[in-house]
Amino acid sequence: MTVLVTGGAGYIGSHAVRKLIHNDHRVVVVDNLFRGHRAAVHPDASFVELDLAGTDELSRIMRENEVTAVLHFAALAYVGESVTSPLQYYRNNTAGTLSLLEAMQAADVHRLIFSSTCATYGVPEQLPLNESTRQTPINPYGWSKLFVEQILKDKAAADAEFACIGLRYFNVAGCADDGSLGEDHTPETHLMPLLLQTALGQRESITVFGNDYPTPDGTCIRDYVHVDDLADAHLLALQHLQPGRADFLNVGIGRGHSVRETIDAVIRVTGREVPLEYGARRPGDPPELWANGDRIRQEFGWEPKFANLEDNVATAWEWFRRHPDGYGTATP
Ligand SMILES: NC(=O)c1ccc[n+]([C@@H]2O[C@H](COP(=O)([O-])OP(=O)(O)OC[C@H]3O[C@@H](n4cnc5c(N)ncnc54)[C@H](O)[C@@H]3O)[C@@H](O)[C@H]2O)c1
Ligand SMILES: O=c1ccn([C@@H]2O[C@H](COP(=O)(O)OP(=O)(O)O[C@H]3O[C@H](CO)[C@H](O)[C@H](O)[C@H]3O)[C@@H](O)[C@H]2O)c(=O)[nH]1
Repeated sequence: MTVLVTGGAGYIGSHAVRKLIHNDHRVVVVDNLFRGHRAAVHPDASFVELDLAGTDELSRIMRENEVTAVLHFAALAYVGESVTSPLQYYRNNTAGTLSLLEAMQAADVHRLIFSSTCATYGVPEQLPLNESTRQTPINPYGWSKLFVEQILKDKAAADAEFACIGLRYFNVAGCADDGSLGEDHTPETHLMPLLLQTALGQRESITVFGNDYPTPDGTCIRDYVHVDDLADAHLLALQHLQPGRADFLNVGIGRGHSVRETIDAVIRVTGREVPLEYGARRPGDPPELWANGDRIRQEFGWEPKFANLEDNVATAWEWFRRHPDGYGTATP
């Protein structure tokens, strides 16, 4: 298969590219490098620096490379930023995906795996979240992805050849198990990398956003899925596409950990101090999100290898320790 990977220079996309290459697929990465790194792209993949808005160029790349499927990771993905810059999120994530779909149509490419998110659920009515839990996002990031889900359903209803699976990731964490790839965002807003940078002494302390939530220790609860397990889910999804259908599946380990528990796991794995202070709640944060992941297990046979939070943290610690400046430098 020749797979076009949008956002393949980013955190999750680069891990998926590596898996695709290891499974003998040809890969073309398209990324505008706004938040990605050229150094994160596997050397055996082709790379084109391009924005999703370039419909005609995208279509030409698909035709020239005889692309058979698209993995679509490219998006802006910070909840807080989406609250302050909503138009940027709708333009990039929603309109950007429309452009990609038009390019696929023009190039006769019908197979798509889309990166959706548990942020489409908002504050859930029930836990764990299953795929039919009502989706009412509480921030523009979640809406920008939910609008795309609707577009994909409408496209599949209108086009008997179009085959799509949207994976609703929970919180993605960890780094490649061989230390070859990591997580390097500027700015960094995600809990796990911030904790590891604090353990390294690069940050003075971590601010816990709220300890007055209705959870056992008052801090938010999330479901941390390992990036390599998530990459496996994409390869399985490619094998389960069905023409005329757009299906949506949760990808999480099915267990929640509070921010406080996550900090403790980082302290245990690193053996370092992680000074913390409690701050205000962050706008757009639901108190508790964790998955019912039965469908992906039953339908794809997907099983996470990193169901234990400390094992997950250990892979990330390995990369952060060896790459204190991210993709900028490496120490042996
Ligand atoms: N990280 C998570 O916990 C998480 C959870 C749920 C869903 N997701 C989704 O997974 C996908 C990947 O997330 P990530 O954490 O790897 O983010 P990331 O920022 O590391 O990667 C996104 C990549 O897309 C590129 N990009 C963004 N907009 C683009 C555009 N218009 N044209 C071309 N390239 C563009 C960026 O340069 C970057 O390399 C996103 O769609 C995100 O919404 C992430
Ligand atoms: O400095 C920090 C950073 C985060 N947090 C807390 O840690 C938890 C995790 O926060 P992240 O920013 O790491 O991730 P989110 O929970 O905001 O994840 C959301 O954004 C992701 C993309 O960035 C995914 O789309 C995911 O599905 C969506 O729920 C949240 O409770 C947050 O309040 C802190 O307490 N302090």
